Amino acid sequence: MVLKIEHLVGGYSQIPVLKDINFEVHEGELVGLIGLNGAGKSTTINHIIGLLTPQKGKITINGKTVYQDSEAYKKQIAYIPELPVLYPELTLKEHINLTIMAYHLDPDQAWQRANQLLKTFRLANKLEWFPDNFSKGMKQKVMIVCAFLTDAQLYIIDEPFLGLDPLATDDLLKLIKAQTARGAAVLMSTHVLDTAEKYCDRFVLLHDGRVQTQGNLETLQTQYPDLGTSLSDIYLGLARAGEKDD
Ligand SMILES: Nc1ncnc2c1ncn2[C@@H]1O[C@H](COP(=O)(O)OP(=O)(O)OP(=O)(O)O)[C@@H](O)[C@H]1O
Repeated sequence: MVLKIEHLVGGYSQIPVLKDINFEVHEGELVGLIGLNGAGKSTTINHIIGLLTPQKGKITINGKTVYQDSEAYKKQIAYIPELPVLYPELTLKEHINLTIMAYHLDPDQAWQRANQLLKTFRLANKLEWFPDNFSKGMKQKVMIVCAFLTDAQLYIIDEPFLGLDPLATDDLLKLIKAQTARGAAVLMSTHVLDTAEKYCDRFVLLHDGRVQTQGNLETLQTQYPDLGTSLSDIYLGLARAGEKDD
């Protein structure tokens, strides 16, 4: 198992946003993290990447917590945030070199991979440009190129589809598939439920800082036989029921 979250209570202040979160992402799996706005998806991700400290509970990647060896823990993760984080003073080429240095990659091999990725995402002629001036989707592609340069064990992708054109979305899904095929684990938060249904192996549905349910589509269909058969139907049924309870 790559990622294990046990009894996580956490958030930004003393009042927890996350209340006893438990789930796992195994080798070779793509798991969809699904939930309404404010459900706690990004907060969960911020805990996994070590930006937030749990108030209670434990997060391990391949059995290690961030507190045992912060650098080794973080090197196992490649993270694509919802909003691209770029350095205004660095060119695209410099962003790639920075990733190579941060992950201690072999520069020749990494540049070979980078050139393929740049071609796929139609950025090959923009190496000397400053990504800070790119369009929203192009900035996201820079984050994707840098993340997929690494040999991470765990990819965390926060809402990737909203800024990407259909071609780039398809290319990203192919990249994710290639990574799970080599045994990497992928956790992806998304609101695009038809794509999630088609590509994810399992789903973790968050509601109000708790795991409302989790499992593959078949498990969810069996658990909620009255809500419909698609992920979208089941999720909408649960979300509306959750709203009434609040
Ligand atoms: N930096 C922050 N400081 C304090 N509270 C925050 C902060 N970021 C998020 N929150 C709160 O944490 C809760 C969960 O937010 P989070 O961003 O994790 O939701 P989300 O599921 O990712 O939503 P979305 O689908 O809108 O991205 C919300 O109530 C939000 O107001």
